[in-house]
Amino acid sequence: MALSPDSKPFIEVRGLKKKIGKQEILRGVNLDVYRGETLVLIGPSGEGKSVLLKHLIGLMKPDEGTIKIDGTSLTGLRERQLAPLRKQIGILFQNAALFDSLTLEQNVAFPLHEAGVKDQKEITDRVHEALDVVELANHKQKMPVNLSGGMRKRAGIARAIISRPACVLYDEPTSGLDPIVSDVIDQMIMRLQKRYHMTAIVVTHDMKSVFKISNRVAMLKGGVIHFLGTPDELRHCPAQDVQDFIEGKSDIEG
Ligand SMILES: Nc1ncnc2c1ncn2[C@@H]1O[C@H](COP(=O)(O)OP(=O)(O)OP(=O)(O)O)[C@@H](O)[C@H]1O
Repeated sequence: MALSPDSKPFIEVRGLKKKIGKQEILRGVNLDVYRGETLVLIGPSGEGKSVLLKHLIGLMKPDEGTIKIDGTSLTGLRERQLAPLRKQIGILFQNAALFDSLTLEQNVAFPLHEAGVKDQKEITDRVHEALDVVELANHKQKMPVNLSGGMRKRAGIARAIISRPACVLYDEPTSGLDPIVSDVIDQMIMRLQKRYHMTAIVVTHDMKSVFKISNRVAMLKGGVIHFLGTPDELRHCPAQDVQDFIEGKSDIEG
């Protein structure tokens, strides 16, 4: 996907700093994400990838720095003012976060009820469309407990896209899944990009996914974006720590 150098970023993060307790997690993150691109966020465990995602939907507030979504700054917005911006961004949490007491269909419809959609036909049609995209339309009456790990992730994706957001944030969408099911999830992320020109940020440790789905890759390390570039630039990045990371080499001597 060609990025036009003069196109405005959909998400713009500048100088983002965040401390949790005494720990400085984010130390000045700068990042632009453009409409229609899939940006994969990698980096060592505990470096703040999930914390960064939470800032993008206003679930966490920066200590310093700014975040703009489609040109609107999140700084100082109240819960009510955040709602329309949140509608533009869907999120798939690490555990898919389904409600155990609701059927798959009811889980996927939930954001529409929250958004005040009343028209039952519209709800039914949109749930069907979202479940169709993730190939779960035949399972809509199932309870979450009766879904496999991969089906739960796909259900989470259906729920993340039901409000037709411009952008979806995926927090480790393939973790704990076998390689075949992981490939199905990757295909779905790519299908959403193609079909709806959806912008995506995908946090993953799965290097195969990184090279399959990304237009650009950002590596968060030391509280900053330590590497940013195309998958090809990542492959040829001269920094030893970046190469060690993608090859899964630890710096502990064996
Ligand atoms: N609500 C919280 N309260 C206290 N500490 C937190 C909270 N959320 C995150 N942290 C801490 O912030 C740091 C970054 O966590 P985060 O989950 O963002 O890392 P990550 O890069 O996504 O890791 P992983 O790849 O293992 O999922 C960790 O040290 C974590 O313990």
